[in-house]
Amino acid sequence: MVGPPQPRVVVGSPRPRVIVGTIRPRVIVGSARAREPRDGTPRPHLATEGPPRPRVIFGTPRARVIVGSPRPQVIVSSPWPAVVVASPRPRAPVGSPWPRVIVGTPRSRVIVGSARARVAGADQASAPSLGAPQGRRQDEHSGAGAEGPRPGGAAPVPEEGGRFARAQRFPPPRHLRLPGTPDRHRGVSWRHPKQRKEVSGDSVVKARVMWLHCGLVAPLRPLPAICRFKISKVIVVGDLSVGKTCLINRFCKDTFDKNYKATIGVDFEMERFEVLGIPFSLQLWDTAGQERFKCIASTYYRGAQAIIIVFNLNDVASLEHTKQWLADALRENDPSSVLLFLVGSKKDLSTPAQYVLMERDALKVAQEMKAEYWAVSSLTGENVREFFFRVAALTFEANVLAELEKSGARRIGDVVRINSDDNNLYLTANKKKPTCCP
Ligand SMILES: Nc1nc2c(ncn2[C@@H]2O[C@H](COP(=O)(O)OP(=O)(O)OP(=O)(O)O)[C@@H](O)[C@H]2O)c(=O)[nH]1
Repeated sequence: MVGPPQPRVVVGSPRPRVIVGTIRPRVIVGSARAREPRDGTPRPHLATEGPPRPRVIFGTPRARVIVGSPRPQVIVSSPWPAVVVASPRPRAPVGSPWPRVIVGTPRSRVIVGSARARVAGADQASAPSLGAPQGRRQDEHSGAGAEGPRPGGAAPVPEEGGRFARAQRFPPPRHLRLPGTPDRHRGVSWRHPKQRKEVSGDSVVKARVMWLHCGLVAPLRPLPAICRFKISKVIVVGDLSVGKTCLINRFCKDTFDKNYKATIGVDFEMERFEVLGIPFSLQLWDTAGQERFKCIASTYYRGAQAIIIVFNLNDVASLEHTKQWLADALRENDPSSVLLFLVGSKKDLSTPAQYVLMERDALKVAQEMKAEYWAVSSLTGENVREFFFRVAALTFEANVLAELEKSGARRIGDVVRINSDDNNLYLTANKKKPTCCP
């Protein structure tokens, strides 16, 4: 497919251009400029004429991500040996406060600009940090319109004492000036956790603005490690057509597609939460159930904090296969630290009697796996939100505990106060009495 670089060959008469033999051969067909030669000889037929072809094609492990459609697509494996990215290239962060990670290659890319966000326990409209429901903005890929007000978004209003409201979102101005910034911000000393040098005055305001654009809080003091933005990787595995993609789509997009479209390799969704005021994201990796894509999908198993094994409640074989899926996923992860969920899908299709029987078997399997069992229906939405909120809560907790273990600050008997601005989050059981008091 990829040969040594060769000189460009222009095939055919006047206009249609076929360029072959380069590292990334490009085929451009159907150009408006292609015309019949004047002498009436038929235009040479290009190999690409005929039925429409898939846009992105290849057979190498370097899956490409096409951005420009609402959902990034990874299209792998087609006989056509070219890679054509027909949509605009993903842009660098444009400064919107909705970070979104789009991954399709080992080199992940972060695109800021996604409009999706959720808050645990609240719908979008009532989410305190989101304002009105957000639509996909033009600036997400084009960068245009970045200065326009986000629908429903308010300008940043500092709270009393000069603190900005936590996780307040607003559109990024191109310049980092805040007209009419209250005087009390001037001279405030502030240092970002990653920033070594102290800044003050105008630069403080600018720095706050920048960090607010990133969806982060600009604190007066560095936030303790456990209060910083967190992210957890969750992989979803299971037999083909058990409903993994539908499950993720029901939760992330609140949609359901009754037509089966096989996942090729992996797909990826990101869902944002705010847990106890701390921004938290779930990376949901939807893997292909088809055997032929297993080798691609399994390369994405590593580093998962939770594994969701899905089976069809109406298909006993898919339940039996869950053990194999688990074994494969655990090969790439630490079994002692990963959270396991066994999810029976398509609950709407089983009768109560069938469900009782299946549930008994499923509970047995879940017990063997030490997994938490859930039964859901992506069609009706039953239990879907509850399930993912549970996943978010448990992964968040595991994340915080891991952070504490890492910092060495946690001791048995300590009480952890998470919803605090205090630097010292640990209420040590045997506190020293102040020496000044009797
Ligand atoms: N009735 C019903 N059908 C469902 C449900 N979930 C998924 N389906 C259907 O099952 C089929 C397969 O769903 P997918 O989500 O694409 O399956 P998948 O596990 O992602 O399949 P692969 O990508 O091949 O691994 C689709 O036709 C869905 O419409 C459900 O809860 N109820």
